[in-house]
Amino acid sequence: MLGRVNHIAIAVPILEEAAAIYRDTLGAKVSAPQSLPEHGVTVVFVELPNTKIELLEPLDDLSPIAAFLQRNPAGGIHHICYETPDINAAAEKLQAVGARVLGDGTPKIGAHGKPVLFLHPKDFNGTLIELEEV
Ligand SMILES: CC[C@H](C(=O)O)C(=O)SCCNC(=O)CCNC(=O)[C@H](O)C(C)(C)COP(=O)(O)OP(=O)(O)OC[C@H]1O[C@@H](n2cnc3c(N)ncnc32)[C@H](O)[C@@H]1OP(=O)(O)O
Ligand SMILES: [Co+2]
Repeated sequence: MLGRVNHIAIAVPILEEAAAIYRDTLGAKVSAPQSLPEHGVTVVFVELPNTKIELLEPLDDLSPIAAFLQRNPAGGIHHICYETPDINAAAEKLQAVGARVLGDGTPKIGAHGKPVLFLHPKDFNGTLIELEEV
């Protein structure tokens, strides 16, 4: 079911400040911001040799990451995204063993234009997991 780590996401209060740390202090290549209204966030990707860091800022108070940032005002690691070859088969298999697929259980299109799903953190050692079909 699981392929490569596609990205590790960090929720941040101010995206431009966080992007500048990775670009200027850490010398990394950082993409331009992408607003994703259907996901309630604006994101940038930090390109690394073996994976990416996704920096996430809430679009508004209704964002799914708003409560996370209220709990963690300075920001923090938000989710891990694993690649999977067949996201619907993965969802079916996970639901069959009682794992919670968030939302209505059908994949949405993520920041890379690929289908994504999220799995409840309480079912995976307190870690929010995103699956991206690649
Ligand atoms: C898809 C576009 C882009 C991409 O990569 O392509 C993205 O990644 S967009 C990312 C933003 N979208 C999402 O995160 C969608 C999925 N997330 C959610 O639906 C919510 O964030 C949810 C349900 C995971 C958490 O909702 P909320 O923060 O409102 O809190 P709850 O009270 O419902 O939380 C229940 C329980 O889980 C703990 N929690 C919450 N978030 C996380 C987290 N990121 N990591 C670990 N644990 C988390 C929270 O503390 C609660 O625990 P409790 O012990 O009951 O207090
Ligand atoms: Co993500």
